[in-house]
Parts: sequence; structure tokens; C-alpha cells
Amino acid sequence: MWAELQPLAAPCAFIANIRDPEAALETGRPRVTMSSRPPIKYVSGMPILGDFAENWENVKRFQARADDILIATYPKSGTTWMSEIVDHILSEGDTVRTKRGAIYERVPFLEYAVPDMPTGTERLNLLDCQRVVKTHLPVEILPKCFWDEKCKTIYIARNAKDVVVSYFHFYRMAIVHPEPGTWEEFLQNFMEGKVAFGSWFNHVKGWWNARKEKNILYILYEDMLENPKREIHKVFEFLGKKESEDEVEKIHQATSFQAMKNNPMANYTSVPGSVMDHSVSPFMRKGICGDWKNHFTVAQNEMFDAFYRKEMADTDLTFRF
Ligand SMILES: Nc1ncnc2c1ncn2[C@@H]1O[C@H](COP(=O)(O)OS(=O)(=O)O)[C@@H](OP(=O)(O)O)[C@H]1O
Repeated sequence: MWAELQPLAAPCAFIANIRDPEAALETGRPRVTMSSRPPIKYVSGMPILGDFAENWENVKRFQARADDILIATYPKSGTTWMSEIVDHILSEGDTVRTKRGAIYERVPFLEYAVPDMPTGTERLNLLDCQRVVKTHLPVEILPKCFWDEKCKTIYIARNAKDVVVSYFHFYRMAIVHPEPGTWEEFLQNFMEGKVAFGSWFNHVKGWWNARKEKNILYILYEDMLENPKREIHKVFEFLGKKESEDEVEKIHQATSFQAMKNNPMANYTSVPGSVMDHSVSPFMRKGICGDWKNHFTVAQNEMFDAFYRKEMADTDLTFRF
């Protein structure tokens, strides 16, 4: 299945390696066979996709490198967008390089594990160039090696209401998740932190607090929507790279919602249909702020707001909806 993905123009050695999943397999990982919609399991008290849980030992054993750049998010908060931006910055205008592989190959997902595909750690271990690592882990569960190595970390947070809507549609289309149930049920599970990667509230607050001590650039999805070039400048500066207006403009164009939606290297259409079904809901769905208004009823909104006020009472972190 993996070998059937589209050919790549690959200046980076790892791409050739990851086309051969057998060569990439880590010793000791049990071979899991595809069962659609495996149930959620728990690791370190956090709900996680069943197949990811089975691979957890490899995540714990992962070795970060000092020049790794970590992109951390709660799911559906702009991870892919920021991944594309960072890969463009590191590629210094080389548009062949930014097309060398799908986004999950260029920026592997640390804890990723689904049957018959290389795991995130397998992909990362094979990279011989500077690595950009994606993770959805809450700050308290992130492997300590990232802090030991003082890796630069970019955290992107998005308002909870748009996240839960985006996540609901993602659960529907990405069949490695359990059934989402009805919208009402999913919203309840989200509020109770029973969806994969747990509580949005703890996630965004945990990383917000960690930024006081660690090397973390904390970015809001809504700020990226409002002024993408301003936020791209911030990323350049954080990574210690000099930029020209022309470069920023080119990255802005290449990472717009429409450009990424049309880019098979960014839009996840190369993922096997047994993992993501874009006919149910495309990965690049709407990319806006405020779509929650098309999903929440008035009663759901009032209930959510009351819960939100309680959960966010102990933080100065604020969002635009
Ligand atoms: N360039 C750009 N501009 C604006 N919005 C964008 C962009 N790229 C991705 N997106 C939107 O981000 C949502 C997916 O989030 P993630 O990439 O974090 O998803 S994942 O957790 O890694 O699966 C998902 O949001 P929704 O459209 O609301 O579902 C994507 O459409």
C-alpha cells in the first residue's frame, strides 16, 4: 500500500529509505494489523489512539537532537500550516525541496503509528538532515529529551470551539479514530477530555505555562489568519534566520489555505484511503475562524461558555472566536 504512493523528487536521503517500510521497521515493535476504528487507550493518563498506544515504548525511547525543531499542538490547531511554513523557511526558497515529500514525511509525527505504515519514530530516526518534529502531546508527557537538548519549540493554539468542530469532522474522515458519535456526544467527550490527546484546556494552558521557562514560541491560529506575514516573520526570528520581504511573501503565498488545499504534498490526499477518507470530509476543510457558529446550538454554546469560563479561570491565556 505504501509503495503505491506517488513518486517523489527527493534531494534528501531519508525519502528513499522511507519508501521501503521493511527497511524502516524498528525491532521489537509488534506488527499490528489494520482494524478500522480501534478504541482509545490510555498512556500516562492521556487518551490516545489505540495503535499509537501500542507504539508508546518507541516514543519514550526516542532521542531528540539539539537542532530538532518541535511543532507542538492540540489536534486541529494549525499544525500542518506551521509545518509547511517551517519547512519553507528551512528550504530557503528551494521549491523542489519543499515538494520532496508529503508533509507527514517532511515533518514526521512523533507518536504516529498505524498498521502498514512507517511510524513517526521510524521516519524521524531515518532523517539525516535537520528534523522538524510534529507532536500533539501535552507538555507534561513530552519525552524529556526535547528539554534536555533544548530544542526550539513552536506551539500553535486555536480557539476551542473551532478546534472541536474541526476535530469532529477529522474523527469522521480519519478512521484510525473511534466513531465520533453524534455532534452532541462528541462535544461532550471533548469537554470531558475523553478524545484523543485529552483535554484541550489542560493542553493549551500547560504549554502556555511552560513557555515561561522553555524555549517556546507560542502562536495563535487566529493571529496567523489575521496577519500571516507578521506571524511568519516571528517564526523566522525565533529560528534565528534572516528573511527578506520577498521570501516572506513567497512563503505566505505557498502556505495560503488555497495553495495548501491544492498541493498534494500538503493536503494529506496521499495517505491511504484506509486511514483517511477525504470524501467524508477533506483534511483541508475550511481553514477559517468562526465555523463553530454553524455547528453549536444556542444551548450548546451557553453550556460550553459556562464550562469554558470555569476551566480557563486560572490563566491569562485568551482566544478570539
Ligand atoms: N494554510 C492554512 N490556512 C488556514 N487553515 C489551515 C491551513 N492549513 C490547514 N488549515 C486548517 O487547520 C486545520 C487542521 O489542523 P492541523 O493541521 O493541526 O490538523 S492535525 O491535528 O495535524 O490533523 C483544518 O481546519 P478546519 O478547516 O477548520 O477543519 C485545516 O483546514
